Amino acid sequence: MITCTRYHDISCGHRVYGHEGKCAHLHGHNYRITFTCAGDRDDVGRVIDFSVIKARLCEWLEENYDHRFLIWEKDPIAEDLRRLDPAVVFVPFNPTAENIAEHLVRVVAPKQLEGTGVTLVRCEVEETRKCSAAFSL
Ligand SMILES: Nc1nc2c(c(=O)[nH]1)N=C([C@H](O)[C@H](O)COP(=O)(O)OP(=O)(O)OP(=O)(O)O)CN2
Repeated sequence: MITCTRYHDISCGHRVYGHEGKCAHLHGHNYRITFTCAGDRDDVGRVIDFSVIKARLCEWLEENYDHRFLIWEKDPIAEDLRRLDPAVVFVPFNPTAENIAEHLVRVVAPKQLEGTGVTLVRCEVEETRKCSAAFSL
Protein backbone atom coordinates (compact mmCIF):
# COMPACT_ATOMS: atom_id res chain seq x y z
CA MET A 1 0.00 0.00 0.00
CA ILE A 2 1.21 3.50 -0.80
CA THR A 3 0.16 6.30 1.55
CA CYS A 4 0.41 10.04 1.80
CA THR A 5 0.51 11.93 5.11
CA ARG A 6 0.04 15.45 6.41
CA TYR A 7 -0.41 16.79 9.94
CA HIS A 8 -2.21 19.80 11.31
CA ASP A 9 -2.06 21.52 14.71
CA ILE A 10 -5.09 22.88 16.53
CA SER A 11 -5.88 24.14 20.02
CA CYS A 12 -8.92 22.60 21.56
CA GLY A 13 -10.66 22.24 24.91
CA HIS A 14 -12.31 19.09 26.21
CA ARG A 15 -12.93 16.98 29.23
CA VAL A 16 -13.02 13.19 29.51
CA TYR A 17 -16.31 12.31 31.18
CA GLY A 18 -15.83 9.49 33.69
CA HIS A 19 -12.06 9.94 33.91
CA GLU A 20 -10.76 8.94 37.35
CA GLY A 21 -8.33 11.86 37.59
CA LYS A 22 -7.54 15.36 36.36
CA CYS A 23 -8.77 14.78 32.81
CA ALA A 24 -12.35 14.95 34.07
CA HIS A 25 -11.75 18.71 34.52
CA LEU A 26 -12.28 21.19 31.72
CA HIS A 27 -8.87 21.62 30.07
CA GLY A 28 -7.25 21.86 26.66
CA HIS A 29 -4.42 20.68 24.45
CA ASN A 30 -2.38 21.80 21.49
CA TYR A 31 -3.34 18.79 19.43
CA ARG A 32 -1.35 17.49 16.49
CA ILE A 33 -3.54 15.48 14.15
CA THR A 34 -1.87 13.39 11.46
CA PHE A 35 -3.83 12.18 8.46
CA THR A 36 -2.67 9.21 6.36
CA CYS A 37 -4.45 8.67 3.04
CA ALA A 38 -4.24 5.68 0.72
CA GLY A 39 -5.24 5.17 -2.90
CA ASP A 40 -3.88 4.60 -6.37
CA ARG A 41 -1.23 6.96 -7.71
CA ASP A 42 -2.30 9.35 -10.44
CA ASP A 43 -0.39 9.96 -13.68
CA VAL A 44 1.90 12.38 -11.86
CA GLY A 45 2.73 9.75 -9.23
CA ARG A 46 0.70 11.10 -6.29
CA VAL A 47 -1.80 9.35 -4.03
CA ILE A 48 -3.30 12.79 -3.44
CA ASP A 49 -1.74 16.22 -3.63
CA PHE A 50 -0.66 17.41 -0.16
CA SER A 51 -2.63 20.60 -0.74
CA VAL A 52 -5.84 18.59 -1.16
CA ILE A 53 -5.33 16.98 2.27
CA LYS A 54 -4.90 20.51 3.61
CA ALA A 55 -8.03 21.81 1.87
CA ARG A 56 -10.28 18.84 2.69
CA LEU A 57 -9.14 17.69 6.13
CA CYS A 58 -6.90 20.31 7.77
CA GLU A 59 -9.30 23.12 6.91
CA TRP A 60 -12.16 21.06 8.32
CA LEU A 61 -10.30 20.95 11.63
CA GLU A 62 -9.75 24.72 11.50
CA GLU A 63 -13.41 25.40 10.87
CA ASN A 64 -14.92 22.84 13.23
CA TYR A 65 -12.56 22.14 16.13
CA ASP A 66 -9.83 24.81 16.36
CA HIS A 67 -10.25 27.10 19.38
CA ARG A 68 -13.47 25.34 20.30
CA PHE A 69 -14.47 23.16 23.25
CA LEU A 70 -15.46 19.55 22.48
CA ILE A 71 -18.04 18.06 24.79
CA TRP A 72 -19.80 14.69 24.57
CA GLU A 73 -23.48 15.30 23.86
CA LYS A 74 -24.36 12.89 26.70
CA ASP A 75 -22.10 14.63 29.23
CA PRO A 76 -24.32 15.94 32.05
CA ILE A 77 -22.70 19.39 31.88
CA ALA A 78 -23.09 19.75 28.09
CA GLU A 79 -26.14 22.02 28.18
CA ASP A 80 -24.64 24.23 30.90
CA LEU A 81 -21.56 24.73 28.77
CA ARG A 82 -23.64 25.63 25.72
CA ARG A 83 -25.38 28.33 27.74
CA LEU A 84 -21.97 29.79 28.62
CA ASP A 85 -20.61 29.55 25.08
CA PRO A 86 -22.92 28.66 22.16
CA ALA A 87 -19.81 27.81 20.10
CA VAL A 88 -19.14 24.70 22.19
CA VAL A 89 -19.01 21.65 19.88
CA PHE A 90 -21.29 18.76 20.82
CA VAL A 91 -19.72 15.48 19.66
CA PRO A 92 -21.36 12.02 19.64
CA PHE A 93 -18.49 10.48 21.64
CA ASN A 94 -16.53 11.05 24.83
CA PRO A 95 -13.65 13.16 23.43
CA THR A 96 -10.66 10.97 24.13
CA ALA A 97 -7.83 10.98 21.60
CA GLU A 98 -8.94 7.49 20.49
CA ASN A 99 -12.54 8.56 19.88
CA ILE A 100 -11.56 11.74 18.05
CA ALA A 101 -9.28 9.70 15.75
CA GLU A 102 -11.98 7.13 15.00
CA HIS A 103 -14.60 9.81 14.30
CA LEU A 104 -12.29 11.58 11.86
CA VAL A 105 -11.64 8.32 9.98
CA ARG A 106 -15.16 6.88 10.00
CA VAL A 107 -17.41 9.94 9.81
CA VAL A 108 -15.58 13.10 8.75
CA ALA A 109 -13.11 11.83 6.14
CA PRO A 110 -15.53 9.85 3.93
CA LYS A 111 -17.53 13.05 3.32
CA GLN A 112 -14.55 15.37 3.07
CA LEU A 113 -12.63 13.14 0.66
CA GLU A 114 -15.61 12.34 -1.55
CA GLY A 115 -14.62 12.42 -5.23
CA THR A 116 -10.87 12.28 -4.58
CA GLY A 117 -10.60 8.48 -4.93
CA VAL A 118 -8.57 8.23 -1.73
CA THR A 119 -9.41 6.94 1.75
CA LEU A 120 -8.23 8.17 5.12
CA VAL A 121 -6.79 4.91 6.44
CA ARG A 122 -5.15 6.20 9.61
CA CYS A 123 -5.48 9.16 11.90
CA GLU A 124 -3.22 9.89 14.84
CA VAL A 125 -4.30 12.34 17.52
CA GLU A 126 -1.54 13.63 19.80
CA GLU A 127 -2.70 15.36 22.96
CA THR A 128 0.88 16.14 23.88
CA ARG A 129 4.26 15.24 22.39
CA LYS A 130 4.25 12.31 24.83
CA CYS A 131 0.74 10.89 24.41
CA SER A 132 -1.22 9.92 21.32
CA ALA A 133 -3.81 7.51 20.00
CA ALA A 134 -4.33 6.31 16.45
CA PHE A 135 -7.21 4.68 14.60
CA SER A 136 -6.66 2.71 11.39
CA LEU A 137 -9.07 1.06 8.99
N1 LIG B 1 -5.94 6.55 26.42
C1 LIG B 1 -6.20 7.82 26.80
N2 LIG B 1 -5.84 8.23 28.02
C2 LIG B 1 -6.06 9.51 28.39
C3 LIG B 1 -6.67 10.42 27.51
C4 LIG B 1 -7.07 9.94 26.22
O1 LIG B 1 -7.62 10.68 25.39
N3 LIG B 1 -6.81 8.66 25.92
N4 LIG B 1 -6.84 11.71 27.89
C5 LIG B 1 -6.41 12.18 29.05
C6 LIG B 1 -6.51 13.64 29.38
O2 LIG B 1 -7.05 14.37 28.32
C7 LIG B 1 -5.24 14.36 29.94
O3 LIG B 1 -5.24 15.76 29.69
C8 LIG B 1 -3.91 13.89 29.51
O4 LIG B 1 -3.42 13.14 30.58
P1 LIG B 1 -1.94 12.98 31.12
O5 LIG B 1 -1.04 12.54 30.02
O6 LIG B 1 -2.02 12.12 32.30
O7 LIG B 1 -1.58 14.45 31.54
P2 LIG B 1 -0.26 15.32 31.30
O8 LIG B 1 0.00 15.45 29.84
O9 LIG B 1 -0.45 16.58 32.06
O10 LIG B 1 0.88 14.45 31.88
P3 LIG B 1 1.83 14.63 33.15
O11 LIG B 1 3.18 14.54 32.55
O12 LIG B 1 1.51 13.44 33.99
O13 LIG B 1 1.54 15.91 33.79
C9 LIG B 1 -5.87 11.27 30.05
N5 LIG B 1 -5.67 9.94 29.62
